Amino acid sequence: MLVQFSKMHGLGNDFVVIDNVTQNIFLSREQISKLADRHLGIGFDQLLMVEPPYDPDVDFHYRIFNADGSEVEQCGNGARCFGRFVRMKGLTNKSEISVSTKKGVIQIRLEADGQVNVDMGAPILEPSEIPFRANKQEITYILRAEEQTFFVGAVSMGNPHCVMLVDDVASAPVQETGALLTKFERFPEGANIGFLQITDTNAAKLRVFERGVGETQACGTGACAAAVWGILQEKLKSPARIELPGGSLEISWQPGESLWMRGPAEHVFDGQFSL
Ligand SMILES: N[C@@H](CCC[C@H](N)C(=O)O)C(=O)O
Repeated sequence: MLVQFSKMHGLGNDFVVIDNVTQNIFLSREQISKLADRHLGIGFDQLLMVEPPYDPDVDFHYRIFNADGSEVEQCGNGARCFGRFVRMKGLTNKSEISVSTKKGVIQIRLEADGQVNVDMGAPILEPSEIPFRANKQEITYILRAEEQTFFVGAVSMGNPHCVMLVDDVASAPVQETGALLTKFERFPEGANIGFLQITDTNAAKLRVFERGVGETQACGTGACAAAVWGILQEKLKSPARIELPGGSLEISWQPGESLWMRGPAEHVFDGQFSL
């Protein structure tokens, strides 16, 4: 059987996108991780499955799988590529698209200048809902792991994020600390680990060690979580420009409201693989 796919990326965070509205594809965890292999497969950070809506109030359902084959709740760069994909493939002619994910509904707005703006919903700060083990909700938590102490924010954008401030993102120990904390026991479902350097009241640099992948060129939900934590600490103001290794995202958020993430989504090529 041949599976049709598109290769896309959002700021270098790359995806294989499969239309499961007109195809009927099931991939096991092992098949996904093989396809994600950059030497033996197609290579991607996440696999995105475009599915018909389960709910009449939304246009599509969206499933997201990390390179290790684990299914996740949310993906910011993926959401922008998802919006561009469904328009490009003629699955919709709308420019405002409502999509359910494993954790909630997002609204994708395709803008005339080619940028994609996504209403990612309100960030989740209640520890048990992130999920994060803590006695009470705080802006900054102290984590102790392998005799090291970290001062971190814990934020869910549907998926769990742990963010810490660094003086210089270029020399931050992203691999070592990312690998140490991504499966840290206080995040029972794991976490994406962000390293944030605030450079101005409206600007910051960020690198993210993603759960189930490792460091990526960009993490959309990571940028959202980092902006939220920076704003809560009154170190950043909305709209904030978050500069990732692959490029920048604009994040707009006021406490108590929905968060908007704006940035590009690129189509690279179409292809097919056999199952
Ligand atoms: N790259 C993504 C996030 C993908 C999921 C993440 N690795 C997780 O496990 O939660 C983004 O752009 O948000």
